[in-house]
Amino acid sequence: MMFRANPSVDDAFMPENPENEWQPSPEPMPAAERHGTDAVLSAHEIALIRASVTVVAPHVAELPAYFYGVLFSRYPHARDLFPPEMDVQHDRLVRALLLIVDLVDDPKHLVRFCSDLGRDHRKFGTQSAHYAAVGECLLATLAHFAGPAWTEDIATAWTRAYTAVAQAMDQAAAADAAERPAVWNAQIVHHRAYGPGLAEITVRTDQPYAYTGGQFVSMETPWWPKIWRYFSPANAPRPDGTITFHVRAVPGGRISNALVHQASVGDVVRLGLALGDMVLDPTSTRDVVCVAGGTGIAPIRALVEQAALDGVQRRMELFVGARTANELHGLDDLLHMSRQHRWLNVRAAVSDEDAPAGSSHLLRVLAESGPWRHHDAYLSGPGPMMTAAGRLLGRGGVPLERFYYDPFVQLDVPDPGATAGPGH
Ligand SMILES: NC(=O)C1=CN([C@@H]2O[C@H](COP(=O)(O)OP(=O)(O)OC[C@H]3O[C@@H](n4cnc5c(N)ncnc54)[C@H](O)[C@@H]3O)[C@@H](O)[C@H]2O)C=CC1
Repeated sequence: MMFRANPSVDDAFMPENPENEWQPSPEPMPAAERHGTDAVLSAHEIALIRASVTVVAPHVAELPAYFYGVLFSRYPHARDLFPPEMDVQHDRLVRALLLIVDLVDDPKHLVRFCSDLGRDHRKFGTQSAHYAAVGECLLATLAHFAGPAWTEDIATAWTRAYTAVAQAMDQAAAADAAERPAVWNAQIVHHRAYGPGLAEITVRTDQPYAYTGGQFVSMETPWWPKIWRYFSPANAPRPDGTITFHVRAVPGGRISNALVHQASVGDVVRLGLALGDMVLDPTSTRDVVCVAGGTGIAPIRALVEQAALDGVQRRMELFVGARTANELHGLDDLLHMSRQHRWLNVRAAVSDEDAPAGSSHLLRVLAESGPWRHHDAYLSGPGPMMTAAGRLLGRGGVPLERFYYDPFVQLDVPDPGATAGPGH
């Protein structure tokens, strides 16, 4: 999922990531209207929920351990659903709590978020009965830390909010289960290092795997069971069903290091369903500017392939950056495609080595090009790069609702009306 104008539902994924890997979505909980039913929270209930979060905020560091302590003591079997190491899980819970405060008055995005979250939770083995247990323990946790500030009205507001979320998740998961598996086994058919700590990994799934170029996929490895990370396919769906990923082994990153240094052809990973909205909007006819850095080139490359497959004729301007020329992985394919398709133009920049003639810093090239004010903008790469590119394009006149990016970064795009200058 990506964000557009609003702090979308996708904020619940990991916006900050200590491992610099993509991580699974957190537990649900925001308040939302149910699918066409009566569970809209009142303004008073929203205020109560937000006030209660303010009260528990000083205890935010202790909250996850308490919650899971309650959950595992009341429902010991729930422990089997989680990985042995609970550190990631702790982060997810806190983030989800903070998310509630942001999104509690945005039913449209919340329903969508909950539905995606419910579908995505199928890979954890989540069952309907688990939702009630989690809700009960969540409320017990909030009540514990709120102390005397916890009232019956607050408990009612949280119960209604949580019930709505759980129902939306559960309904979406049930509908999804009727259509496809919860997980796909995917055998590694190709594994190639293309730089220090970098690998291109191609898998083939045991059953057809539907996705659109630009989306991301959660992956579990045999070395770290129950820990899932997100990676983006670097290709649009292929006739032979193979999917290629670009992985950088980051310091302390368990999954990324296993994938780069341990995995080999024949190993089997598991994939959850594809998620994300960083796909070409079929209703838009605007030209497209894409900025990609490092392994973030993967979904952009897939997006371009998808456009070619679908016969999209919108002009696409790609700006691709990496530390070294070697790490501009996939650039050759993109350049090849740009020779085949008149609508595609690719510019590359290298930041950490003597740049080949014509190259320079990615964002300088972007700034010198344009204007971009009539384009849709797709960003993928390290957070600071995306933030800088977002600011640059925002100042150049691209409004926030025309930015497409995965939900791991918060963009801070300036108001184009206030700052747009001629030519940008
Ligand atoms: N592996 C995957 O499937 C995907 C990964 N990502 C994300 O992409 C990122 C890629 O990380 P790395 O490969 O380590 O990238 P990196 O750290 O090697 O950076 C790549 C390039 O981005 C540009 N850049 C970096 N910081 C910048 C800044 N502050 N201002 C302007 N330009 C800047 C530079 O050209 C740099 O060489 C990670 O955060 C990852 O989560 C995103 C989508 C898919």
